[in-house]
Amino acid sequence: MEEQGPAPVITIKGLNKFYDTRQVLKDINLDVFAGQVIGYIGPNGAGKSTTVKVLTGLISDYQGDVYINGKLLKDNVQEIKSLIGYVPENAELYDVLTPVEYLDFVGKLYSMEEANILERATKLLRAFGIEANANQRMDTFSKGMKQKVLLISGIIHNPEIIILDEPLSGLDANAVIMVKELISLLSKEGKTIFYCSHMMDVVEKVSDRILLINNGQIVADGSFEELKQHHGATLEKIFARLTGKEESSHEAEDILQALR
Ligand SMILES: Nc1ncnc2c1ncn2[C@@H]1O[C@H](COP(=O)(O)OP(=O)(O)OP(=O)(O)O)[C@@H](O)[C@H]1O
Repeated sequence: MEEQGPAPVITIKGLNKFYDTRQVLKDINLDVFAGQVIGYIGPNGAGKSTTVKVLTGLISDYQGDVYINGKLLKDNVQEIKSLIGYVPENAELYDVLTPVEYLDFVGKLYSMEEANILERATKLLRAFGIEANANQRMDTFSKGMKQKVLLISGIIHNPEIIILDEPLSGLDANAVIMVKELISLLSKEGKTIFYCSHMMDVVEKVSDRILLINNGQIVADGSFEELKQHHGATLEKIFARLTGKEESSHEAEDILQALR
């Protein structure tokens, strides 16, 4: 009998998405396996956030099928949402709350027990170095401090799949290192990470598989080593080549000319 490989954690089949008449995702097909760290990259407007919103159940008017742990997302949205931790791009926190109040609110949305929420929130706030601000209103927080609370809110329920949309924006260099380490430790524990970013150096280091989307289509899929063999020496170069922007220096010159 032929040996069966592990079942994918995420399967996307024939995904198409239109906003009005404009198609922004074009026939996306994908299998993602447990423990993989997927770096999802692409130019502004390529369709990264839209893909992520489909995966997290925030968008449901798409064509095609998405399965999480073998279950059809459309028919099991509530159950599947508890398996996923999502840190959106540009999220709004309820910043009149303190981190402890906010995390308590989020934990309850995931049906966590009160004592468990508080214990985890305390540990995570300490790990992210903001325990001293645990009971301070977040409208006094810097961008990076808010981003840390958002990251904590995405993992507090210990989800199997963690979807991060540009999670490093506003974080200082130490916090970036910490999040990179965290991603690799979580994947070693078998968590699946789906990570959208424009920070090529970080994606290059943390991802074991990189997906490049351009104009709604996946145009490259492989490890950094594999992409390097076919398309260029650095992820920046690979990105530029496959998205048709190798001449970006001219754009900067054009802008300068326009100012003259
Ligand atoms: N709610 C919406 N209504 C109409 N069009 C939308 C909507 N959200 C996104 N779009 C369009 O869909 C396309 C894909 O957007 P998306 O936000 O998925 O891109 P992205 O790859 O995440 O971009 P970025 O890197 O800038 O965050 C863009 O052209 C965008 O203008």
